[in-house]
Amino acid sequence: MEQFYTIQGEGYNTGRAAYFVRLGGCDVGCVWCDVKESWDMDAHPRLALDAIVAAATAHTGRNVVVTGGEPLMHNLGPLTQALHEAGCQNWIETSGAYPLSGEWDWICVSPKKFKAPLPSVLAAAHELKIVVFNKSDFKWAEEHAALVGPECRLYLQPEWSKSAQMMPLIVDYVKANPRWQVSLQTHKFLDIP
Ligand SMILES: C[S@@+](CC[C@H](N)C(=O)[O-])C[C@H]1O[C@@H](n2cnc3c(N)ncnc32)[C@H](O)[C@@H]1O
Ligand SMILES: Nc1nc2[nH]cc(C(=O)O)c2c(=O)[nH]1
Ligand code: SF4
Ligand SMILES: [Mg+2]
Repeated sequence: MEQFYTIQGEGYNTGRAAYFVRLGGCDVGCVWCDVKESWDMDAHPRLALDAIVAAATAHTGRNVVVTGGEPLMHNLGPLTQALHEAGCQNWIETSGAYPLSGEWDWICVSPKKFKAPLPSVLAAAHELKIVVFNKSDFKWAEEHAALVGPECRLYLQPEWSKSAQMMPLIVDYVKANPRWQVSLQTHKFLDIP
């Protein structure tokens, strides 16, 4: 759907330069999704693998974030293999609703109530990033934290439009439950892609 070189705004790798490859197609249906224009897979042009890899490596940085849409609706083996051969570090942003494909150096799973994540994807996560839209999401966060591995980092990220209401609750929760960390969508504050 789009590609851009920017700063990873969210989660563990916040602040690091990364080339974003946003793939079209998602049927998870989050009511608050901030890229609804990505949902229709057929609404976006198909690019050749070589062209994506060439664009991703036309910068000094070598971190590539594959996102969407829901990137795991595609077989990501060939793309990630080619990115690795070109010397890239491959990071993914996924809801976990589809089976894992591809070669990954960092897996961020952000599970959704609208379509449950697969246990196999949760087990492979380096980072669990829960979007907090209302109070019930804390209990839901703990239910998913029980399904990730012991080394997985745990993040609570306010849903953008509910940030003013949810942020005080998130702060209290992280103070009481310090294995969780706050994640903010810093690129939106910075007004960068
Ligand atoms: C647009 S999604 C694309 C990747 C994948 N479909 C997913 O949901 O993880 C990228 C990240 O943005 C988060 N996100 C989407 N809309 C958001 C919103 N309104 N507020 C906060 N985070 C949001 C998602 O939870 C996910 O972690
Ligand atoms: N800067 C920046 N960081 C991000 N981290 C995850 C994003 C996404 O939409 O997947 C995203 C994004 O869209 N922009
Ligand atoms: S899974 Fe990701 S891309 Fe799909 S609707 Fe939810 S936030 Fe948007
Ligand atoms: Mg985004």
